[in-house]
Amino acid sequence: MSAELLLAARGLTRRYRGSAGPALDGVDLGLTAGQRLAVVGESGAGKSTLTRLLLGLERPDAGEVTYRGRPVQPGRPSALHWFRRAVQVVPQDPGRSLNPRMRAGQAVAEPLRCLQVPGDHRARVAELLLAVGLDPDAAGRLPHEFSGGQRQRIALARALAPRPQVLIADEPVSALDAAVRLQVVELLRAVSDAEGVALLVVSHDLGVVTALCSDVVVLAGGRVVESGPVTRVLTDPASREAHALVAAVPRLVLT
Ligand SMILES: Nc1ncnc2c1ncn2[C@@H]1O[C@H](COP(=O)(O)OP(=O)(O)OP(=O)(O)O)[C@@H](O)[C@H]1O
Repeated sequence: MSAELLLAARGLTRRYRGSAGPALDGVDLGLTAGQRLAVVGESGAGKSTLTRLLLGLERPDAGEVTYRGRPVQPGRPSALHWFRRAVQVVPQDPGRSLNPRMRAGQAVAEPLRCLQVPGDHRARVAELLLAVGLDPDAAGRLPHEFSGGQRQRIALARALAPRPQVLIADEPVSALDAAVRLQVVELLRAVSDAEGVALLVVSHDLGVVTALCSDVVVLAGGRVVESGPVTRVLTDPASREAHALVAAVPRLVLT
């Protein structure tokens, strides 16, 4: 039996005023339950535009995003509560995304409150802090009292709070020191396994892509130029663009 299709894009096209060509041009993409899919491409390929459209933060000029077949249309925030419960974001830089005056426990509880998730929020926060490897007393501390890697753990706990089925992570470890990148990648993989959460990961770092994802989509000039299993695309790329990305990382170790 094939896995259920969760998040899907059909013919996504986005043109910005004043730009010579479209930032995205007819992109099709599907993320199934529990799948870990990477989106790669050189700078300007359209990766961030694609994530904004997939998150319902921007309206496409053509095409549509659906979640379990239901259209995701930007509009009033409350009209998208159903979608925000199902699809959450892991930020690029938790140093910037976390409110400096909000204690970690409040930050993790905030999506539960805003999305009106029923249940004991205090207990859920304690459970989440434990799941991401933080001490229970972390709840009472402010963001500046944590290291960068610990802040990314808080951001991950916050994203996991409403029990989403999909996490979208745009460069989730690029703001971290090399030493903690691997730990956060391992944690993302572990929580995705443990909770059965699908991941859509945008990354320049093919090491991160290899460690985290099973499938990859290569974007170039706003189009999908190649897609397939990570092990195949990164060892035997069919497109010129994927070849160029792999050639730029001469000592990539594939596992
Ligand atoms: N708000 C905007 N207004 C105008 N042009 C934009 C806007 N956002 C993106 N673009 C343009 O759309 C194209 C795709 O940009 P996008 O940021 O999606 O690429 P990217 O692959 O995420 O790049 P990077 O890896 O550098 O973040 C680029 O040509 C960019 O200049």
